[in-house]
Amino acid sequence: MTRTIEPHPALPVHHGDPFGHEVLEDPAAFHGELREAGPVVHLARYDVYAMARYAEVHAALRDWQSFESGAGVGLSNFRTEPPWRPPSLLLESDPPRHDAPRRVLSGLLAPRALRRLREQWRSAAADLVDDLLARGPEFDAVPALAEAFPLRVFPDAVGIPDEGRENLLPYGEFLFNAFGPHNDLVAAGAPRAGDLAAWVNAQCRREVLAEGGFGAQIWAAADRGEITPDQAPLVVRSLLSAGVDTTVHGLGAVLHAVATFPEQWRRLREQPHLARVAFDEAVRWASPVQTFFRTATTDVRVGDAVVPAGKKILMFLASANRDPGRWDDPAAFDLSRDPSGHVGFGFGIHQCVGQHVARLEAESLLTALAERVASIEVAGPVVRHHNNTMRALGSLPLRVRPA
Ligand code: HEM
Ligand SMILES: CCOc1cccc(C(=O)O)c1
Repeated sequence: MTRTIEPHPALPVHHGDPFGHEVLEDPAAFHGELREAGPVVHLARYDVYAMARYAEVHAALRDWQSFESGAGVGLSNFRTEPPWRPPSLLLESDPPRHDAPRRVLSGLLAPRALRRLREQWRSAAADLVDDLLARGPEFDAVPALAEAFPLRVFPDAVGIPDEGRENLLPYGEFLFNAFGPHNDLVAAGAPRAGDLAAWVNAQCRREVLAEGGFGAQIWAAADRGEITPDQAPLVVRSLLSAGVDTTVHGLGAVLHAVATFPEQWRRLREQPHLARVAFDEAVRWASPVQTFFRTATTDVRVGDAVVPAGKKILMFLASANRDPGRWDDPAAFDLSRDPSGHVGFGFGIHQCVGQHVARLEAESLLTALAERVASIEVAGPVVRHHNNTMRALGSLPLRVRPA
């Protein structure tokens, strides 16, 4: 007998669409309405439960037993709808299945494991910035830097062949749209999804992965019995799925931030060691990954309301990162702030396993720019690019004055 659970009477209801273009263009007002409405709000349009305050988002991220990932971290519930691709062994798994793949990637992507890449990535960033500045002081930073730098260093670090790398961005674009509802954004990407997924899967095979890359190291972990040979290609797929579009939009965010707050760029040039803080503050300020879902494993009490078992919870990471109950002057990009505790990389057992890769990419690019550029300013309209999950820029025209 199926129980028809009506939303709890203590639960406020919102009828807006977090995946509609109005909110995707500028989500701040919608986030404010959700934070003010209560600790959890029923989004009637999708029959899901929204958390937009820092305290509840942080608590839900910690409590993986009540708020599981194994039914998918998008709107679709894997228990009732077949996933469009085999579920991730990290993102879309809970312990114990999550444990070994996570342990393998944590080791490969730890700061000490990335030291071997520092010099190479620093020099790649310097070359990219030198070539760009040689062409003049005005450019669109999205293709010229935010997209160009990750694509210059990360596919090589994974060890995939050169052929077809142009598929990485559109694959990620579709993947992050697919965490949302089947709206126009998903429909636009659907025709190519099968081919893009097939290309990505082919890059995860042992025989195509270059020796010494992250991909080959994952297969070596399978040889050591740390994961099974069946799991190895899926763990490689996690890198190709999560490791490109995220850093593109993370770099776009930090470049947008320093151009919008020029006094922070001056501070970064005076104190280059602030490059890492600048990136984390930009991840808090912009939240390149805006939202993720969880699924209630029981009737879960939140405040004086109850989220029924089996229902999806939409965690607004971006709203938590700008919650005035947690952050002073949250809309300011401020390098004197300590951004630690932000949930832009998530929190708890699923906290971003690639965060150190992202930080190294950002530190490499920001250091190269800080050494060569005295000032950065926005030189034209900043155009947003809408995606169901990511905060992204379509165009960021900048003008720089060389140091
Ligand atoms: C600015 C860049 C990035 C941002 C904002 C970001 C954000 C996130 C967030 C919010 C989560 C948590 C998901 C959840 O709780 O359901 C996550 C998990 C993950 N990220 Fe990142 N990420 C970034 C870069 C990367 C990179 C470069 C890689 C790979 C090298 C990566 C690989 C992953 C993987 C595999 C997971 C799943 C971890 C698990 O479930 O145990 N991410 N990321
Ligand atoms: C950035 C959040 O982490 C992700 C995103 C998309 C796919 C995966 C995966 O593990 O396949 C992980």
